[in-house]
Amino acid sequence: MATFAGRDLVCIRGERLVFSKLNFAMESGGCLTLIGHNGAGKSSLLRMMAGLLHAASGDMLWDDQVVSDDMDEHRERLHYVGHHDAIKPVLTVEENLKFWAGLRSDASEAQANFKEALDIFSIGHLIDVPGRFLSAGQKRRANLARIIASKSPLWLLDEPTTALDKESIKKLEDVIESHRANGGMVVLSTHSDMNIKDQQILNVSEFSAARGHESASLLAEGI
Ligand SMILES: Nc1ncnc2c1ncn2[C@@H]1O[C@H](COP(=O)(O)OP(=O)(O)OP(=O)(O)O)[C@@H](O)[C@H]1O
Repeated sequence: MATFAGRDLVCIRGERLVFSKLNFAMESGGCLTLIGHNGAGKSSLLRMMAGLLHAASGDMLWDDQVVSDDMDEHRERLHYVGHHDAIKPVLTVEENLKFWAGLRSDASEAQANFKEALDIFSIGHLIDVPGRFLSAGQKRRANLARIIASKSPLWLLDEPTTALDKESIKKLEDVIESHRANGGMVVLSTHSDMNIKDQQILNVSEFSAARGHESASLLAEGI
């Protein structure tokens, strides 16, 4: 059973204190859903979890080990799907997904994962289409298909339902449920209700600083 936790996390962006003393804890099979007002820091927290943004202070822990001690190992265990599509515009859907599928698997496993990703997100008919010609929703589906094409225990999904139709949202919910049933963890941010069982809700607004003036003093304290 793996565990993932954040301890007293402080986020400063630009000169502004976004949130402070934020804690979370989850384990294999868990889903942590981030909610909060625009600008509360949901995307920032996900980027921190992905190792793309440094915490001004505090630690993140995987199995009680500080993740920043070995960021390469941490990145190996996660998939981050952010606002910006990772789909390469000049590559076809097939080339994009095969790239991801080949990253962490041998050839036969990669081929099976690639097929599974196409099926689950219903993008088999788009395999020859270059990324630049996909609609917003198709691009989102192809981007989410990465989480199936290349297996990893921790999924970090920033507003994953954006641009998805109802059917695709249902598929995503099913994929999340089966990932969790296999011991995976999911952290996602959302402004809309998703049908997810036994989720932990973290309201980032509760840690956010409508106290922008505090950032200067925190910086002065070396945080
Ligand atoms: N690159 C950046 N440089 C400086 N400040 C930033 C940067 N990116 C975000 N911010 C600020 O950090 C704060 C938190 O932004 P973030 O995107 O994490 O919020 P959010 O909760 O995800 O918002 P939303 O619900 O609108 O997506 C905001 O005040 C935003 O203006």
